[in-house]
Amino acid sequence: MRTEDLYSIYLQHPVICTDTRRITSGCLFFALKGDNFDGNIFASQALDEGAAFAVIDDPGFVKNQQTILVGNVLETLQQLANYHRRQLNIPFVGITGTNGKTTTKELIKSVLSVKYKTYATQGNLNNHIGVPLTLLAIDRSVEIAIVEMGANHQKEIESLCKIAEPDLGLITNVGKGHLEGFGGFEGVKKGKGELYDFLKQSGGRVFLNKDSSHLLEMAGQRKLENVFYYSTASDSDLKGELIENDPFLTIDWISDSERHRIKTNLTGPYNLENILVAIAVGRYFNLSPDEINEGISAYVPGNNRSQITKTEHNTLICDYYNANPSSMAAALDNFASISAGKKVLILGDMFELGDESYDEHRAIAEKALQLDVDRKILIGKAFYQCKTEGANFYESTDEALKNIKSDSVKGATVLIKGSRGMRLEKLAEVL
Ligand SMILES: CC(=O)N[C@H]1[C@@H](OP(=O)(O)OP(=O)(O)OC[C@H]2O[C@@H](n3ccc(=O)[nH]c3=O)[C@H](O)[C@@H]2O)O[C@H](CO)[C@@H](O)[C@@H]1O[C@H](C)C(=O)N[C@@H](C)C(=O)N[C@H](CCC(=O)N[C@@H](CCC[C@@H](N)C(=O)O)C(=O)O)C(=O)O
Ligand SMILES: Nc1ncnc2c1ncn2[C@@H]1O[C@H](COP(=O)(O)OP(=O)(O)OP(=O)(O)O)[C@@H](O)[C@H]1O
Ligand SMILES: C[C@@H](N)C(=O)N[C@H](C)C(=O)O
Repeated sequence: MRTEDLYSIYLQHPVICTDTRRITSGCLFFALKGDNFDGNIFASQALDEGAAFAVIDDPGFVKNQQTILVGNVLETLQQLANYHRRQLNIPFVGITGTNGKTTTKELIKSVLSVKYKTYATQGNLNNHIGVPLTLLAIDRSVEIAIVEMGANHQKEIESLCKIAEPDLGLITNVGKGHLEGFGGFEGVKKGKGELYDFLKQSGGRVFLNKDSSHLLEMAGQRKLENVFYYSTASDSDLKGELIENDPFLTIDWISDSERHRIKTNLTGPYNLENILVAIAVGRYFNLSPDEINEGISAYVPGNNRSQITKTEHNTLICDYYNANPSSMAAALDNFASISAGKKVLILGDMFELGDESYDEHRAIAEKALQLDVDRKILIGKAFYQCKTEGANFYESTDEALKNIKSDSVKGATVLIKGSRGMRLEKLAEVL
């Protein structure tokens, strides 16, 4: 079926489902293949449960007129998403980077929503499936779209850019994340730089953090011209200053020689750059300083991304949505700087670091051991290989859980950070 014809069907049924566990009546079911299942086998069930059509790529599962047979379901989904994107005459903001994509995306959404009907990626549906689903969820009432693009290997951002075709974009930062798939830090710069390549070619605007020598170098290599600079230095289009971090950030921002102050719900100086670029995008779309401040103050982080939670016994900084050497180092610096009577540090392994895993875990363990905190707990097989005096090391989260249950933590500010797969939320439940 031609993309135009499938698009006519989509316009009648503009809700996409990829999972029979979440079918909605009248949706278009796309039968994707994954690590565990071949979606084709669910096509018939999807139709029985109310899907209007099922898009499949295995002729063995054709059922009736409601099954649409294509060559490759994933590619069809991506082509349909790009076709839809091209019908939408609105600005698309693309976001990638090692750390802070989701936070930045939510901050930009919060700012732009003060003035415009804004649609942004839900959660972090940011990959080869998530980006098409994001685009196909944008309806005609939307005035600005924000698309988060994630990657763990080369050419992924290039491919997502071809689907989403952003008009403006930013790389939050480049750091030591997903080193295994990218092939080291230089590989991260190359892979994330694919967004700059796209915007250079299309003439799109780049928002660039001038404090990052890596991003400046990447922009210089590509001779980017259409750039809005933000940073903590004066020679930028937008300057930011950190006023307080106790534990929430208060910042000043200076633009057009005017100074504005905002109290935020975010902790950690690393969030300054996330906030600044949201202000920069707000300025670009002509929001007033009051509108921008309203949007920034309204954003409260969730989903264990530097989320501050008070329990009966402790104050927790829940930061176990993900972890890599760059975000770990930033979290440790922040923990060192905040004032608290008693501090407990709990770190879990960082995943997807490949050959650099041992060295990176050792470097973070050494940094942690130097911190002036009351108790240090390092968890996971990789940290365990760095076992030394000065901290408690456990091979698994369950072993650490037993220890914390028998020797409880009370009256402390506790930083808990590690990769998603470490399931550190189990510890938060007993703290
Ligand atoms: C393909 C798919 O969508 N899978 C989702 C599914 O997984 P499950 O294990 O159940 O099965 P399969 O994948 O094998 O299933 C194939 C299809 O069959 C459907 N199905 C299955 C059972 C059933 O009873 N009925 C069915 O219809 C099934 O839905 C499939 O369509 O369910 C899981 C639980 O809900 C989902 O987690 C799984 O989703 C996968 C992981 C996915 O890619 N989802 C995207 C929409 C997405 O954007 N997910 C984001 C996470 C993105 C991410 O990790 N980003 C990285 C960077 C990108 C790296 C990239 N190279 C990559 O590999 O992804 C980052 O660091 O940010 C999210 O969920 O938050
Ligand atoms: N600018 C930053 N610099 C360093 N670390 C950051 C920055 N912003 C956020 N982080 C860290 O990264 C964690 C995850 O934040 P966020 O979800 O916004 O990142 P992400 O890039 O979207 O991650 P993912 O790709 O896994 O979705 C935060 O809880 C915090 O520890
Ligand atoms: C959760 C996923 N987006 C991610 O960032 N994974 C890394 C490896 C992590 O969990 O730290």
